[in-house]
Amino acid sequence: MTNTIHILVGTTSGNTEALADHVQEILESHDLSTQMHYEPTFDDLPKSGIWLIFLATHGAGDYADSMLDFYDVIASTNAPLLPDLSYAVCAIGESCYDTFCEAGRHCDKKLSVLNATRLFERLEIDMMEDDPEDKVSKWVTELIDKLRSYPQD
Ligand SMILES: Cc1cc2nc3c(=O)[nH]c(=O)nc-3n(C[C@H](O)[C@H](O)[C@H](O)COP(=O)(O)O)c2cc1C
Repeated sequence: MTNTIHILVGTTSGNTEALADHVQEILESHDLSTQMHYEPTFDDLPKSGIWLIFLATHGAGDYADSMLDFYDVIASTNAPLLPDLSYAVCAIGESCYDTFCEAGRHCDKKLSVLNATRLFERLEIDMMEDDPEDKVSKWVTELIDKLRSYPQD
């Protein structure tokens, strides 16, 4: 068993929420403990342990609605360092946009700049071309091996 995995959901119209719920089921079926954050507020999130972030891009490369508050904090010049945090990002978008998966790419880079540890390479899901559940299932299955070796409290 590993520590609780905090699943952050950045969605506007619900696709990403369904995907994150699917991942939660996979993790729980492997006896991994999870906590969902459907509207993650930066201040209320633990700043150590593991975040798995599922983030859709909207607007013209913007974060989806449920993570706009989160964006305001991590994009600010006063964003706190996160040296005790490990994370992985699953970016959701559509390849018809020039700003394909831009929010997830931004979040992944920004957390790294804030000294958090990237646990696993970012997954990018193209909702126009990919089978999202199939792609995310493969990604999370590989991720589980990493999570199992994650240091305990
Ligand atoms: C108004 C609008 C703007 C969008 N802008 C982008 C974008 O800039 N880049 C991108 O990769 N996808 C973009 N998308 C595609 C969404 O990321 C995609 O539809 C995704 O499935 C939405 O996830 P959600 O239902 O969790 O909000 C946009 C979709 C809409 C409706």
